[in-house]
Amino acid sequence: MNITVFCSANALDERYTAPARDFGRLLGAQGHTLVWGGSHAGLMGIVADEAKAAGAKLVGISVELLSHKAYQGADELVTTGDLAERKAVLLARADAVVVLAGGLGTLDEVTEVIELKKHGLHVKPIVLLDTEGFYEGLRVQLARMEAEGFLPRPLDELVRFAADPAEALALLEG
Ligand SMILES: C/C(=C\CNc1ncnc2c1ncn2[C@@H]1O[C@H](COP(=O)(O)O)[C@@H](O)[C@H]1O)CO
Repeated sequence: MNITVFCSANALDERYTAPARDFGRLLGAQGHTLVWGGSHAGLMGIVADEAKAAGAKLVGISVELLSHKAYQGADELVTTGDLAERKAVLLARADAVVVLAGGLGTLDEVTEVIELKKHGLHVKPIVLLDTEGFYEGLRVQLARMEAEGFLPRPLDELVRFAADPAEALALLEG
């Protein structure tokens, strides 16, 4: 399975790096391909390093303005013209999407793939890895949208939350 991963480009502490390492290792060990933003920065680099070491194929989707900082060692590196095109390619190349802890870039990416799924433009599984309850605030907000009629479809059909990397990968299988 081609798994697109959105996650932080920042250097974070062990609470976030440990699950990112575990996730990358499991992804590779289970024979999946990592599709990601094509950077060595922060959690992105950790997931890529671990996935590669565990045997995963790496497909990096970079963008012109960051291409000089692209990850060295990807099996395939695609350079898109702008961030909007990159988001489209990250989704197009995915069989499923997993979201690790991240900031505004990650939030932008995950809300876009959920919104596109809401409109029926794709049916790919989207799983948020809720490390340290990082996505509890988003979960509460989405649950409120569902409860108060802001969502046209059950939230469970749009996105799932996983407590650990193994559960995140298991949820992709169905
Ligand atoms: C090499 C350095 C920074 C490179 N920065 C990025 N490279 C690739 N992809 C990025 C970068 N920054 C954001 N992204 C995308 O957004 C997500 C991470 O953003 P966040 O705000 O940190 O959550 C990630 O999924 C990428 O697709 C250091 O100089």
